[in-house]
Amino acid sequence: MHKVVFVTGNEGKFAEVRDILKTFGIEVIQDKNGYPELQEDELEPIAAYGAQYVANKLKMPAIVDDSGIFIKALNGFPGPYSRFVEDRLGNPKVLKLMEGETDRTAYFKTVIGYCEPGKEPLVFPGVVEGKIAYEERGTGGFGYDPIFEYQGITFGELGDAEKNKVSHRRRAIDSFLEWFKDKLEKS
Ligand SMILES: O=c1[nH]c(=O)c2ncn([C@@H]3O[C@H](COP(=O)(O)OP(=O)(O)OP(=O)(O)O)[C@@H](O)[C@H]3O)c2[nH]1
Ligand SMILES: [Mg+2]
Repeated sequence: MHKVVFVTGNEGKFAEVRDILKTFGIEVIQDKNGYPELQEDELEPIAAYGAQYVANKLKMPAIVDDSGIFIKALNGFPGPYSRFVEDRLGNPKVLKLMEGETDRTAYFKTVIGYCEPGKEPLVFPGVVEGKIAYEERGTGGFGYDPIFEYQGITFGELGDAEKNKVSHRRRAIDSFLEWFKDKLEKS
């Protein structure tokens, strides 16, 4: 079985990536030691730098996942600052910021960064479009899931298996696998 190290402190991300890659015969090992996260307006350079850093540190191929929620009425906020905003404000205060906003359009984005020691990093983005709900709904998932509606149902209501079929993270992993499968076939 193929093994990949995934550097993340986020158990929700880890469980999703582990479950998705398991169905493709890839075992995911969590490393919780973190990496320096650049402060950038885009997720791609953060994931690229992080993947390169961890691959060289661990001396083995590794992936990282940098994600965020981008809310149109807030000009893309919190985007790359989603972790900070989750910790400092949380969903109730994000909903307060959205009071009176009729355009609820938002998207979730994940960028998977992959790198091998001594090589250049690769990035694989995935996006899912949805809407910011008017209240938190559902207890599944993590983070912003209870306020993110996909086709009228929040990710918190959807359940892990269903979220993993349509999520930003699933789409990023699919794009990573599209590239990675050639490697698997050769090894
Ligand atoms: O509702 C959600 N559904 C998701 O599918 C999802 N994926 C990420 N997030 C949140 O967005 C921020 C990313 O920050 P982030 O990429 O730096 O991750 P993190 O700091 O939690 O872990 P690490 O991987 O960096 O160790 C964090 O607040 C995450 O909780 C999500 N929220
Ligand atoms: Mg982080």
